[in-house]
Amino acid sequence: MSRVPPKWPPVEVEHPAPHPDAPEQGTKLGPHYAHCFGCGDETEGGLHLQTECGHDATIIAQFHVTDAHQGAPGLAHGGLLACAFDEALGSTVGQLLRKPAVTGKLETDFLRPVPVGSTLHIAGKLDGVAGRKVYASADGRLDAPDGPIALRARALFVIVDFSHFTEHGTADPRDVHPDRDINP
Ligand SMILES: CCCCC/C=C\C/C=C\C/C=C\C/C=C\CCCC(=O)SCCNC(=O)CCNC(=O)[C@H](O)C(C)(C)COP(=O)(O)OP(=O)(O)OC[C@H]1O[C@@H](n2cnc3c(N)ncnc32)[C@H](O)[C@@H]1OP(=O)(O)O
Repeated sequence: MSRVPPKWPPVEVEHPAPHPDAPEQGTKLGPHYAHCFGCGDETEGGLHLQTECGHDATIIAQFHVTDAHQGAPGLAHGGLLACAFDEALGSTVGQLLRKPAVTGKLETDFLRPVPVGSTLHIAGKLDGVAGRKVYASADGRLDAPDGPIALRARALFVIVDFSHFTEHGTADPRDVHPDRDINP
């Protein structure tokens, strides 16, 4: 099987300049929603991703793999690893562009097994914008920011109105305000 990835981004894109209000390098980013499975601090068994702003318009996320995240004995579940990338890439898009967006497509290459007890260092970046479509990608390295790459992911996010979360979910319209730092 060829591992040559298809053209990325798949369409002509504009260079995505970070929003002037995007957080500065080194800023620690708390959960965007306390009950988010990816980053929330009120989700028992969640991924509890810790994110911060990296250099050169990147978002850095750390995912510590515990027994709760196993697929095979002692190894992380692939779907949860994909979830960690969804979260890290969603944060990359939301934090750098300061617009609410949802995942339209997520592709993940699993290159190495990820053992329980390891920490995945995920670095997400914006690759291009075409209208409401935002393309982003990330590498996940084992146990150090310069460790071996265990996963790679590419995603399409689609910018949505805040009403997406009130009409389709249970977000309270009173909490959904453009001045608030939320992506429910
Ligand atoms: C101060 C302001 C602050 C603002 C907020 C700021 C910050 C927030 C901060 C941080 C956020 C932090 C973290 C976020 C963390 C995690 C993120 C997790 C995200 C998720 O986990 S979220 C759940 C899973 N996600 C869904 O639940 C989506 C379900 N889905 C839909 O809701 C619709 O499907 C939707 C909306 C995607 C599109 O629907 P729609 O009707 O609006 O638009 P449409 O269909 O026209 O698509 C528009 C263009 O995208 C192309 N397109 C769409 N999908 C495609 C695909 N799969 N492949 C190829 N192209 C695709 C079309 O082809 C078209 O392209 P074109 O424009 O070229 O025609």
